[in-house]
Amino acid sequence: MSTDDAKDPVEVVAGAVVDDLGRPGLLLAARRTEPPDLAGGWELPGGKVDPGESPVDALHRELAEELGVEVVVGDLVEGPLDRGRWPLGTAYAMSVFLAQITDGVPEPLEDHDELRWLPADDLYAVAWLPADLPIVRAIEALAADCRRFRQ
Ligand SMILES: Nc1nc2c([nH]c(=O)n2[C@H]2C[C@H](O)[C@@H](COP(=O)(O)OP(=O)(O)OP(=O)(O)O)O2)c(=O)[nH]1
Repeated sequence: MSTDDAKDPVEVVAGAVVDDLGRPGLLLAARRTEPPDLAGGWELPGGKVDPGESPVDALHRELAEELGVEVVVGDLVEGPLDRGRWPLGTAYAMSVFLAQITDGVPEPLEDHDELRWLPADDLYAVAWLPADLPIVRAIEALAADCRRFRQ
C-alpha cells in the first residue's frame, strides 16, 4: 500500500445558507466553474480549510471571498463521518453548517457563475454534484424540523 492510501481526507467546509435560521424556507445553491469535471454542477458554497484554521473560521472566510457576504453560523448538518463530516469521494471530507446572511447580497464573485435561492419544495431544481445529494436531503429534513418546531 502506498502512503497516499492512508492519507487523511482533505478538510472542506460548506454553508447551507438559508434565508432564516429559525424558519428556513430558501437554500442558496451555487454553480461551479472549475475544474472542468465539476463545472456546471451545483454545490453548497465553501472550500478547503487552511492549516490551523477552524472549519467555522474557514466558512466565514470562504463565504466572504466567494459570495461577498457575512453570515451567522447555525447548526452542523450532521454527516456519517467523524466530526459529522460528509464524504466527497474518498479524498475530501466536508463539514456543513447552516448559515444566515447578516451583511451583503450574495454574488458569484469567485468559483461560481450563478447562484440560485431554491424554495424548500423545489430543492432538486438544480443538478447538484453527486456528493451533495445526500447532504441536501439532510438539509431538507433539518429545515422541515425547524419549521415544524416553530408552528
Ligand atoms: N465547496 C464545496 N466543494 C464541494 C462540494 N461538493 C463537492 O463534491 N465538492 C468538492 C469540489 C472540490 O473538489 C472540493 C472542495 O474544494 P474547493 O474547490 O471548493 O475548495 P477551494 O475553494 O478552497 O479550492 P482551491 O481554490 O484550493 O482550488 O470538494 C460542495 O458542496 N461545496
